Order: sequence, then C-alpha cells, then structure tokens
Amino acid sequence: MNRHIEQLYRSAKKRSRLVIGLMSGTSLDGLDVALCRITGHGTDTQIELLAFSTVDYDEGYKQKIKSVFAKRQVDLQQVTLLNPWVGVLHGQMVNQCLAKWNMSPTDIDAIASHGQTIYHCPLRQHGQSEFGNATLQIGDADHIAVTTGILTIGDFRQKHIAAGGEGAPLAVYGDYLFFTSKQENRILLNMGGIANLTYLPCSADASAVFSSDIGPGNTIMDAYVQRHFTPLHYDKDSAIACQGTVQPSLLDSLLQHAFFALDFPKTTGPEVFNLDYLHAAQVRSSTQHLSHEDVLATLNLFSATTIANAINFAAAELGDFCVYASGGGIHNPLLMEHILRLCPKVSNIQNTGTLGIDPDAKEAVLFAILANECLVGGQQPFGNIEQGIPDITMGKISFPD
Ligand SMILES: Nc1ncnc2c1ncn2[C@@H]1O[C@H](COP(=O)(O)OP(=O)(O)OP(=O)(O)O)[C@@H](O)[C@H]1O
Ligand SMILES: CC(=O)N[C@H]1[C@@H]2OC[C@@H](O2)[C@@H](O)[C@@H]1O[C@H](C)C(=O)O
Repeated sequence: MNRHIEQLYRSAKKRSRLVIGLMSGTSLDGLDVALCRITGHGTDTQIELLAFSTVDYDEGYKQKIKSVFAKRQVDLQQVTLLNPWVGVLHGQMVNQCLAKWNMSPTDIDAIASHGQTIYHCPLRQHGQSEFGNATLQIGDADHIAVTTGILTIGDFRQKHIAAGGEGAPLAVYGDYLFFTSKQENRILLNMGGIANLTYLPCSADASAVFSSDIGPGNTIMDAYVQRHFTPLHYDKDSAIACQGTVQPSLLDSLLQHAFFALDFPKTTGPEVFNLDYLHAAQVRSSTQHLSHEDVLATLNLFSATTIANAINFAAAELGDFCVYASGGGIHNPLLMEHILRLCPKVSNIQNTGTLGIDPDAKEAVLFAILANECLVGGQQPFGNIEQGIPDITMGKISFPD
C-alpha cells in the first residue's frame, strides 16, 4: 500500500488530529494560518485553536494577484505562472509559522488550503446557459504539499458546484457542525471582502439551516481607499468614513443592483462589486464630484444596509436569536454601529471569540473542519440542495511526494 494511504488511514483513526487551515480571502491582505486540534467529526466535532497567524502579503504579491483578480480578461500565461507560485509561497508561509510555533511538519496530519479565488461566476452572473456555475482558486495544493512535506487537502469548491451548488458559501458546513446550539438560534455573520451569513436554528435541524452571500463587506471600501489613499489598504477604524457625510442619492443608486432582489441563497464577489460598480452608481446619481470622505461614508452605510437587510430577513423567520460576527469588518466601528442601528431585533453583536474561535481565524478554521470531514467524516446530510447546500465531502488530497 502507498505509505501515504497508510498515513491517511492512521490519521483518520486517531481520536484527534492536528490540521492547519489556510485562508487567503478576497481582501488580499495576507494568508490566515490556523493550527487546530480537531477531535471527532460530524456534529461531535471539537476544535482547539492552538495557534493563529496572518502572514501579510507584500506589495509584490498583491500586485501580481491583482493583475488577474476578478478580471474577465487576463494574461493567461500570468495565471498559469501564478498557480504554482502561490502554492509554493503559501507552503513557505506555513513553514515559517511552524518554525515560529516550534512545530515540525511531522506533527501535522494535514493542511487544508482554500487557495486564492481569482474569479467567481455563478450562472446567474455570467448568464451563458451552456455553462453552469464556476469558480477558480489558484495556489495548487501539490505545491503546498511538496514545499511543506505535509499532506494537503485543497480545491474545496469544485465538489460543491459539481453537486449543484454555486461553490460558496462553504462556511455553512463548518458553522453547522461546530456552532449549532440547542439553546439559541444563531446567525453567524462573516464580513470579509464579501459578507455572508449562516442561519443555525436551535432545533439543530440541518434541513432548516440556510446560508448565503449578502453582498460587499469591505471590498469596495478597500478598493476605493487603495486607489485614493495610497499606500493605505483599508479605512482603518473607519477614520476616513467618519469624516464624511452619507450622500442619500448615491446610497440609493448603490442599492439598485438586481443581486439584492434575488432570493437567498446567492453568491457574488468583487467581479460584480468593484470600483466600476461604484462609478456607474455615481453616474446614475450625478454624484461624481463628492469628496472621498463622503464616498467612503456612503460605501460604509451601503455595506451596512445590505448586511442589516439580510439579518432582518433571517430574523423574520426566527424568534429570538443571537448574532456572532467574524472577519475584518468587525474591526470597522462605523460599519458595526450602522448594522446595529438598522437591526431592531438585535441588541448587540458578539463575535465568534465568545464561542471559542478567534473571529479573524474563523474562515481558516472552517477549512480545517472541511479537511477533517474529508479524512474522517463524510457526506454532510443537509438534505438541503434547494438552499444551495448539497450533501457532499469536499477537498482533493495531495501527497507530499
Ligand atoms: N481596524 C480596521 N478598521 C477597518 N477595517 C478593518 C480593520 N481591520 C480589518 N479591516 C477590514 O477587514 C478586511 C480584511 O478582512 P478579512 O481578512 O476577513 O477578509 P477576507 O478573508 O480576505 O475576505 P473574504 O471573506 O471575503 O474572502 C480589510 O481589508 C479591512 O477592510
Ligand atoms: C468564491 C469565494 O472565494 N467566495 C468567498 C468570498 O468571501 C466571502 C464570500 O465570498 C464567500 O462566499 C466565500 O468564502 C467563504 C469562506 C465561504 O465560502 O464560506
């Protein structure tokens, strides 16, 4: 038997495993690296986050990814070059973290790698009926496995599409397994580049769970800051937006996209919500000459409004519920203040730290959970394909040699 198959078998039989979850999101800020001890599987999954680092990307990385990111036309040679290059770089970043944590690759059962999304296009976005839903992540897992010497599980999204989903959000699988409570209804809200939510009823009935992307979290605000406030990457602590005034006609125009009128579940990305989208909304509302501060104040309320609308929609189905937030948006005080004000049924928003998972690490941890299911668990029985949650096991396995 291939010794890697034997190792897989041994890992799968253990009571608990060490899995490193890797997430490189749409914000392109850095690679989130979460070292998790995972005990059990399925609804008995327990997680201990042993260490977490975000390894920042340098400007060179950001520029290279941006050259192919969320663009319909790109240099295909550049995409081909970046696929292994990102994999090797992510592998090297894991090696750095292991050295920092005094761990050896032999201590680790598996790496779970999301990769870097460079294009996401569900059918209802591209509209070409001969094609289906599609999404593309680069940073090939074989390169991570060889660079680290650790078995790597990657490319999680393709199975979701193959089985009828849009390839996202995948968070719902881990959210259901780890965050379901029999005491309270929960909404898990993640605000990264794109915002999404998972609704977890306290009945723990998997078929009543639902999950969806909401729209832009930070992505347009980040792009605007990067263009007009170089070298800033984002509006730290909402400092710029707080100096501006919301422009109601621009806000109305931003809210006009057909995506917001679609029923849940739905997915989107910076392919749709970007600076061109903002520009078109400014032209429609004759607000091209606003100050940068006013534009950011309006973008901030735009994200908050769509997030609040999604929470209020979910709330209409629920009695009492608690919201637990994660992702970089929780550090944006103006965004959080707006959301709270616009959600009358929400008296406060906690973050997932209250539930034992660092909110900045949450997505990386979720991919570790998916890898654990690939090794030990199996098909997730949601029975909920109408809600975009097919019953599947996700991930492809790469051996280190
Ligand atoms: N102090 C802060 N003030 C304001 N915004 C912040 C702060 N810290 C982080 N952010 C925002 O959070 C973003 C990063 O969020 P996160 O790492 O969750 O995104 P991501 O994982 O790349 O996105 P996605 O989940 O869409 O893939 C930053 O780009 C910034 O917009
Ligand atoms: C295609 C893609 O990478 N989508 C991301 C993105 O970032 C947030 C939102 O859009 C979500 O749908 C997804 O990531 C999370 C981890 C998910 O699948 O749950």
